[in-house]
Amino acid sequence: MLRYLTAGESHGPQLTAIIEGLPANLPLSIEKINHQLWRRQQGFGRGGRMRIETDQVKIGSGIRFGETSGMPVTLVVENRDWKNWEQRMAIEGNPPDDLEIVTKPRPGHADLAGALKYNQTDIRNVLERASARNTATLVAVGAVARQLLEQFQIHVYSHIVELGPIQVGPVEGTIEEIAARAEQSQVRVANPEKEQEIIKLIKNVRKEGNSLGGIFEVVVTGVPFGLGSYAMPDRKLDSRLAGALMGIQAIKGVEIGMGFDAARNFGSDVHDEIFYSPEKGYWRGTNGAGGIEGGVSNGQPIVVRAAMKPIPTLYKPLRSVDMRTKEPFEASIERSDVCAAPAAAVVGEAIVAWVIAAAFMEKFGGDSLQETRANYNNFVSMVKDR
Ligand SMILES: Cc1cc2nc3c(=O)[nH]c(=O)nc-3n(C[C@H](O)[C@H](O)[C@H](O)COP(=O)(O)O)c2cc1C
Ligand SMILES: C=C(O[C@@H]1CC(C(=O)O)=C[C@@H](OP(=O)(O)O)[C@H]1O)C(=O)O
Repeated sequence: MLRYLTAGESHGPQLTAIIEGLPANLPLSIEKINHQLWRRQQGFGRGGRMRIETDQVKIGSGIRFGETSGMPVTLVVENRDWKNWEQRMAIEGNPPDDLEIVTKPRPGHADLAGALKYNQTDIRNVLERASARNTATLVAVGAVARQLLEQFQIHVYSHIVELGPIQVGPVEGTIEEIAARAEQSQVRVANPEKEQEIIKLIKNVRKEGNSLGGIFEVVVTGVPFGLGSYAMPDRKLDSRLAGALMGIQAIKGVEIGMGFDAARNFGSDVHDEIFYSPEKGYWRGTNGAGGIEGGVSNGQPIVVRAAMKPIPTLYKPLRSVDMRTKEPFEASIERSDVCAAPAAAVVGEAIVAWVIAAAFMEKFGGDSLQETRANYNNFVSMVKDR
């Protein structure tokens, strides 16, 4: 079983992840993990914190001479901002005399619900972990999962399909071409005509002190038949993908394939007819199902979309109530992202890669990459002529 845990606060010394259940002898490149961390920090609309951080992973265990040993892998990403917070976020000792505690909950954040749930008078103890800073660890974990998937020619891509009120519209080309254009874009859109329009919108929204969300699409190619199961709801690949994507900060909706649009169309326009040819095996002319039927991967690309709400911290303050005085106040802030949907798309890719890798290991198992590959090859040849 492939599993992971993460720990770490936004302004603490470091973020940590432990992955357990990777097969032995899997080549793992730190450079590839760092590349994914870099991608997550990009995107027009991010705030001052991104100018402080340059995320790099440190491996603490489970890898020797560039390959996994089959033992738990520890990943650490240090917070550069920690040096500015050492007093206020000290692990030991007493709080400094001049410590300003946070008593003003921000609408759209975990602040109020978290302070009441964990009985905290200083909301900092809530926001530090609720912050999307820990999406850096998710991306590091996903970057490891991707390297396992790449061994089996499974690839994960993303692009932005809507940003605030702007629809990117139909995009031309293969999945790989669309992804390559998104990769070049400052806002991860595959349609270059829309890029400038979106950047202008983000600039205006920033000027107005407001914020934006967006919708991104993640596509996975090369997924074999048979990941996930209809045996139980929690084993369905679609339920696992939706749950994992909803676990990313600010994600409020997930669609698989046609998603909500399936409900607006006739059955004949939604379901993907089945064809067979000796060269291609079973094939489909459409992919309304987004590569999953009955909670099981059906050999088509997996297509999922996730909706991110606008960033909740606004320069134009929203009304709230001080938890100490119960007096109303209007929040003032020092820095925030205005739009982080392009970054969220990279986090989405990571978490999707993780779910696919976990389902892959569940199906094929194996304690070494060689054993996993033998099991995979065996299944592929078993279903080839069926
Ligand atoms: C990549 C990324 C960056 C984010 N940056 C900010 C930010 O700078 N300011 C902010 O208020 N919220 C930011 N958020 C959103 C909040 O973390 C999130 O809305 C909050 O933790 C509440 O969680 P919920 O929206 O899932 O309910 C970001 C989210 C993501 C995915
Ligand atoms: C640090 C990251 O994102 C942060 C997520 C975040 C939030 O409230 O979720 C608030 C901001 O941090 P700060 O409060 O330090 O300015 C973002 O920069 C990151 O993505 O690495």
